[in-house]
Amino acid sequence: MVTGKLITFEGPDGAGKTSALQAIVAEIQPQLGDRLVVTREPGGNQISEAIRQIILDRHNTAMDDRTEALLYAAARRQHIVQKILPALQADQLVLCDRFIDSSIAYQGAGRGIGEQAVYDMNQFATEGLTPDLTLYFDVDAAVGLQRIQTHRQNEINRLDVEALSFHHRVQAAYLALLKQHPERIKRVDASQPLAQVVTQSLAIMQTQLPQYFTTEGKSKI
Ligand SMILES: Nc1ncnc2c1ncn2[C@@H]1O[C@H](COP(=O)(O)OP(=O)(O)OP(=O)(O)O)[C@@H](O)[C@H]1O
Ligand SMILES: Cc1cn([C@H]2C[C@H](O)[C@@H](COP(=O)(O)O)O2)c(=O)[nH]c1=O
Repeated sequence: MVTGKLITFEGPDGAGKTSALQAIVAEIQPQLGDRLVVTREPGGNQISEAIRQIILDRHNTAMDDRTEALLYAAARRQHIVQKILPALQADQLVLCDRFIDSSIAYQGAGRGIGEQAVYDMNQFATEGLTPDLTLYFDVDAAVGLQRIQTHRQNEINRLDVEALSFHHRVQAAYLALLKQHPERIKRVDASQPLAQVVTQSLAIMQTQLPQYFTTEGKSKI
């Protein structure tokens, strides 16, 4: 039986998801302890991290768009089976940096494969597993890329170097998902300073999953 909850962090490159996630974990880890699982996509286990290396390697310029979509889905499948599902079955709270919405936005819209086609293909990988809550870190694609250029030059990957038009298609697809799934996907204003982004994210988590938090935003467990 699945009793745990899955929260995913989504947004354009450089939106600040990883920075916010780290700060959120520092805030809630003391109370949640072993009940908190923090992970990322593509990755989260040895096989999926190996697939990540292949996908993000800037030398792999010959990679076909559908091959890329399939590799993300394969990494996701292994991640779900090996890490996410066992954690949810053990009643843990899973925080995941990116999930299926990234595939819909990047491969579906960015690459132009089609959002529905990528969603359908991912159903084979996820068997319908859907996040309980998704935080969408909303920042203009150009601002996100500028942050990466300025602060993270050594970690620029094969997707980061795509044209701005690619990243604008990704952003537009995310905004469409936000409209389509208002009950699941909640907007965080990621143009704010990081401390405010973290405060807003914690407030949303507290409202949407109150069972994990006291009224002060601290975890109950
Ligand atoms: N709110 C913010 N304001 C300004 N800069 C920020 C903010 N949040 C993060 N940054 C900086 O922007 C850069 C990208 O942040 P981060 O790696 O957290 O983004 P990300 O959304 O995880 O990106 P990616 O998806 O590409 O990995 C980092 O150098 C980080 O220090
Ligand atoms: C899960 C997933 C990710 N991507 C892209 C988004 C990013 O550009 C990279 C991952 O790098 P990060 O620094 O860990 O954010 O991969 C994608 O295109 N499709 C996906 O399903």
